[in-house]
Amino acid sequence: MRQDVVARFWAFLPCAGVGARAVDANRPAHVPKQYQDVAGWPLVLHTLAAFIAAKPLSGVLVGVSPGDDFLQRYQRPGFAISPCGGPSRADTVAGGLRSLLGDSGLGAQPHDWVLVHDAARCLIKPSQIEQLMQECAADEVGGLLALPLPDTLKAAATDAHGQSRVSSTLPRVDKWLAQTPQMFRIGALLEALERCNDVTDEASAIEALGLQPRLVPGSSFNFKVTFPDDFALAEALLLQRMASGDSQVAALFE
Ligand SMILES: Nc1ccn([C@@H]2O[C@H](COP(=O)(O)OP(=O)(O)OP(=O)(O)O)[C@@H](O)[C@H]2O)c(=O)n1
Ligand SMILES: C[C@](O)(CO)[C@H](O)COP(=O)(O)O
Repeated sequence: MRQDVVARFWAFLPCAGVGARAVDANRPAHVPKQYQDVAGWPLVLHTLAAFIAAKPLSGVLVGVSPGDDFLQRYQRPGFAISPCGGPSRADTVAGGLRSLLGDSGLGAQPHDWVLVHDAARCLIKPSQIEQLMQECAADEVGGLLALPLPDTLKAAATDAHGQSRVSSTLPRVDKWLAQTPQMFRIGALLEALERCNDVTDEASAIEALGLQPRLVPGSSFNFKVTFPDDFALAEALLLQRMASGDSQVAALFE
């Protein structure tokens, strides 16, 4: 791998999920969560705005499902779209990395860094993206934003009546909650995902190679919109940021 050449930084946002766990009676089930309105804008535009504002990213690629043209109307310099969505998040990410290196035309190289970030984590701030780049750029492996586990951790089993019951309490002292962005060399991450595709985040694929990604403390505000209640919390926080001028979304997409 050509690590002697100055590496650039790219972002890839997997945006091809259906958001099944976010559906309830108050929301249109046919609109994936990343396109639902949050604080006046489709959720993913808040995420994109933070990445477009982050320095020194060379470009942002968004991976959508084949045939999904939702984002076309928001095309701006600084981001490109790839129809690389696959059946799982790991498939979408692997397709996005191939696109970054090839048909996106962005000209990324295998030794460049990629920051993979869930489209559904719309509270990420440019400063947190920049902090991850600063802390991991000199690291041999790469790393991810994560949070030390704040609560007591229970393992569950289902009883004879179908109820969940505690089967044990696990030590939490060494446990962290993985967030995104997760930052690795593009070539190394693609190779890792091609070897090990049954993973729910990029770090797991890198770990399967025997490597130890760096854990960089993130923020509890950087949660993933997953369940119906998460929309209200994300909206309240984003409205507060927009009112205090701490959001780029309107300036970029109006
Ligand atoms: N095949 C998939 C599945 C997920 N994602 C993206 O990966 C991110 C994190 O995934 P998650 O929160 O699990 O999203 P969904 O898969 O849409 O949610 P659910 O599991 O509730 O359906 C989201 O931005 C989602 O759009 C993707 O690009 N391709
Ligand atoms: C990548 C991730 O957000 C880290 O916490 C998470 O693993 C995504 O999982 P999901 O199953 O796609 O929600």
